[in-house]
Amino acid sequence: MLGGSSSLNGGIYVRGNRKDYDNWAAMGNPGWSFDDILPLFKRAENFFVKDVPEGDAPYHGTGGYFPVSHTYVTDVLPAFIEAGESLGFPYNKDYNGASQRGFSRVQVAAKRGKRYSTARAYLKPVRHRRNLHVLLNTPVSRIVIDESTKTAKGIEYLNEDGSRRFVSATREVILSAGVVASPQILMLSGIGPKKELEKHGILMLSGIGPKKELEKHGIQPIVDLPVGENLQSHAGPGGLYFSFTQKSGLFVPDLLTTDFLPELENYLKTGDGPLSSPTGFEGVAFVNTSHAADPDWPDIELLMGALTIATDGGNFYKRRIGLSDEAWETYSGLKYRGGFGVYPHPTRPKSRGKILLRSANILDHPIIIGNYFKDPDDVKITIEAIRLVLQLGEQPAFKKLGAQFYKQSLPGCRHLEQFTDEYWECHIRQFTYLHWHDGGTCKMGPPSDPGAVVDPTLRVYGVKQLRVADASIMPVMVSANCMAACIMIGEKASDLIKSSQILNTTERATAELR
Ligand SMILES: Cc1cc2nc3c(=O)[nH]c(=O)nc-3n(C[C@H](O)[C@H](O)[C@H](O)COP(=O)(O)OP(=O)(O)OC[C@H]3O[C@@H](n4cnc5c(N)ncnc54)[C@H](O)[C@@H]3O)c2cc1C
Repeated sequence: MLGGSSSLNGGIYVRGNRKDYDNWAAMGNPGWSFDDILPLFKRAENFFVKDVPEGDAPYHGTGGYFPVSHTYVTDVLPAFIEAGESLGFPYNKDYNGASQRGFSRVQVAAKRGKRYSTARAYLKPVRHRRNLHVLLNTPVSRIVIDESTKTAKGIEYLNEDGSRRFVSATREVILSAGVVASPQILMLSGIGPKKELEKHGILMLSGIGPKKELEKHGIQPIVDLPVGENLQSHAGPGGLYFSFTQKSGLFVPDLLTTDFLPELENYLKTGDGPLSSPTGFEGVAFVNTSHAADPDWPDIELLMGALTIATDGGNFYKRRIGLSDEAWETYSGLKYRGGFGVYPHPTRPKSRGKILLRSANILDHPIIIGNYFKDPDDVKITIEAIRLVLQLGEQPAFKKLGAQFYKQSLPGCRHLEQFTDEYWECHIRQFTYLHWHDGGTCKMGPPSDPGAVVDPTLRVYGVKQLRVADASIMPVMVSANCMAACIMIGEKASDLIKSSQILNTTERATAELR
């Protein structure tokens, strides 16, 4: 899909914490500290949010391709912020400004209520350039690498008729297929953990072959790198819902009848109203649990949606998150009722998963081993976050709306006493809500880092003319929904590519003069 996940995601724009990037730099990645990358965030951004405090203004840009604005919110947002305040958390008008901490209204990748993907923001304005060619529905099957020089020569792709075609690269190949497919493509090109490649009989240059064939030719993978390791994901519990006694929040049933028509007209005229809402997500909070080591680097994020899983009667949301009929039935008491949900997750989970090849065929989806909540610390932090969510719902601001926590136990946890730590651990594992924020599978790091796949200029170790630029390079996940960081990584990659071209041209010119 053009624009990748940014074309179908929730559109919530969060850059992350300054310390995320300072940590990347401290891990041996010069050029990636917050002070280094802030100009890139500013360059990318066209910031339309009006009421940011003066102190936050220097953190924003207005000349970039990517619009960021506030969209429609309901009466649930002020209650969320007030409830946070009554528990002692600050109201933060701009979590993308000087400080990330506190309770906030979400900023959205949108302009006048119309969502923006990276394709709309970056590709559309330059689509007529003669040096830009985009092939749709065209999977890249591998990067073609010259065996003797270990240089990326181009890519091979599958044509619509199933034939394989080759495109040569004059300068470099840039791989941006995301956290799952970038490692898959690298592995299929002979770059990855030796064992994994041998298992699938992946040959170096001639493409794909059985293990016997590999052994017969005594062929080793081109480069033995920990590709696909270090998978990190924002996982937390779903199912923390509160019902309202009155009609509050994003009341989806109204949008399913002809009452919807005035809203449609309003949206078309003003870009405002419920149709501009990023799937009901209105509030976000970055807060510390008792396990947080640094008060300025929150260890949990709470996302607040002004509807429940069943407000839409099970028509959309249930399918979107792939809930079984049995689990969904647990929430049938919330069908067509107003309410809200809070989704907590650890910002920098310690658990690590991996991506493995299913086969040597690009069309076979790779295996994702999530290992969510494998590290007990992730469970502890999440349980504390759940208790905070329950406290939030008890605050006067929510009680005024008649908020009631929906107490049904999940089918797989009914043998446990409700709301004990054991119960919540079971709930987390039964109803794991993935936020689709993943990173880390082509880790960036210095040469001394045995887990690194790319260097701090995003070049793949051991191969010339090949870089990776997407969420997979994050050495540690950002404490944020990842789209903004991915856009910044794209901006950084463009600077790195341009500066190396300038360097090459200067070197060539100097050589010619000699
Ligand atoms: C449902 C959902 C909701 C989300 N909500 C939010 C949110 O609200 N806010 C936020 O900040 N983040 C959100 N995210 C996360 C965010 O969108 C991603 O982290 C980010 O877009 C990742 O960018 P990327 O460039 O690494 O990869 P992707 O966006 O995944 O792009 C990879 C691209 O590579 C293409 N590709 C893959 N394999 C091949 C191949 N073999 N050949 C050719 N092309 C290939 C894909 O089609 C895709 O276009 C969400 C993600 C999802 C899926």
